[in-house]
Amino acid sequence: MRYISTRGQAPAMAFHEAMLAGLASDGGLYVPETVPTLTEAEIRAMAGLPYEEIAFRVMMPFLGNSFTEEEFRTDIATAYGGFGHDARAPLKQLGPNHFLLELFHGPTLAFKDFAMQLIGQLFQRELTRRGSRVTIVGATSGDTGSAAIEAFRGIASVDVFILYPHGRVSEVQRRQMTTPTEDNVHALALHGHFDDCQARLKDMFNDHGFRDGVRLAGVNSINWARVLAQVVYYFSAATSLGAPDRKISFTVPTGNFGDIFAGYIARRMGLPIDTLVIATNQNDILHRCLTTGAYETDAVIPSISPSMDIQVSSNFERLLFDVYDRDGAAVAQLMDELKTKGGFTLSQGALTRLREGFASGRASEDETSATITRARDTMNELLCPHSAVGVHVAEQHIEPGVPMVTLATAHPAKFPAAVEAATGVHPPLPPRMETLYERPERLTEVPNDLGALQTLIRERIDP
Ligand SMILES: Cc1ncc(COP(=O)(O)O)c(C=O)c1O
Ligand SMILES: N[C@@H](CCOP(=O)(O)O)C(=O)O
Repeated sequence: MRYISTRGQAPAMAFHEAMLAGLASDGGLYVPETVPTLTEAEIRAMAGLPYEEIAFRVMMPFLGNSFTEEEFRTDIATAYGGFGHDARAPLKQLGPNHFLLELFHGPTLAFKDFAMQLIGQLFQRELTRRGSRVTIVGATSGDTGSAAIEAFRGIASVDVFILYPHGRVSEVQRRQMTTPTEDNVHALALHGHFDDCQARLKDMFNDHGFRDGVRLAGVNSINWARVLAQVVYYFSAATSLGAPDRKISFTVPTGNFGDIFAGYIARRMGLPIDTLVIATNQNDILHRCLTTGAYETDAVIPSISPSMDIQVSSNFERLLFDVYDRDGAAVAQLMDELKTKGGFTLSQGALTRLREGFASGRASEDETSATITRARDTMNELLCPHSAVGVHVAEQHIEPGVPMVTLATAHPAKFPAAVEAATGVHPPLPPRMETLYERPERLTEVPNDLGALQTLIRERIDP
């Protein structure tokens, strides 16, 4: 099993190498050379199995010889052992044909824990084997950062630097990043928005001297291992609703396109997913792109679903690679236009292929709030604003006979202000996080400046 870059110029790599590399050296993203498939019988046999067993069966074919079966089983067990729900990703029925997939029972209360807890184990195993260390730099609009810090804090072979947009994450998200006391954790509040954080991170990867000098690694969903771990819950949800003997649709609150791309991979593996619905907030570049064929960046508008306040949706590049028949040069050209002109227009063929597998919708701020209120009043469900964006859009795409699963990507207690404003209910944090508001915070404000960031990182890892 080899991984190739979406821009066609970087060397192919094994799973563990692509995992440690993060971004490919040509600026592209790693994808599997071929996607392994599962038979109907193999998929059917997953129904009712423990989440960890499904995780093993779905992911192992992607690993090649990078880890043994025994090592991988051990790491899966450790990763999900600390989740606050036995099912790990339970399904709840919201309506006659509509289900909510709760992905917020991990340690930091968002879907990111599914991948981050696992790659924390895999990084540790691989770095111990090599006797080396890495500097992880991550960009976050709030949830990736807290999940990464939770997964890597205190690990001797790793320093973890998280860039988050100053003043644009919720207080719970910020405190999850700024209150850990371990010396290897560095929360950096960048003066800018999430796209700036992500752009500076990519700049660091594309500066090969810096990259090699600090042994840079990335745990954003530019890292293939992140996407892979998110494929699993599409299988667990779909098989519990009758797949492969019936089709299932999914609606995914979307920003960086990692989570929904995982659903796309599940479909390519053989899971009968009917429609994958991209749900955006008012930062709706993906919805506009599907509607018009033009991918055009705009100013990021702060919303009540801040983790989706994203314009440059990094994993979209992985899908472009496929809809452009895996032509790395074509993708490199589009990415160049994005950088120099702020956008590009899809060819008619690419747009047609895109629309074959995906639908899209957007929720305004008012629609998001109204959905939180209505879910509380009529479905007895407290939704976080991101999940509410999903539910609002899903309701417009439910078709008779095809169950719709909306991904609930975060716990309502991570966004108490929006939830309380819509429902009058203050969602409490789970007991293990009760002292979050009392713990001292540790953060460094940083400018949106590559050189300054690189200097700070070098000084911190080599004082
Ligand atoms: C709570 C929440 N929902 C949805 C998203 C969007 O997911 P993705 O970036 O994988 O599209 C994010 C951020 O990634 C998030 O933190
Ligand atoms: N919404 C994300 C943004 C980063 O996404 P990633 O999946 O690429 O890591 C966040 O919460 O940080």
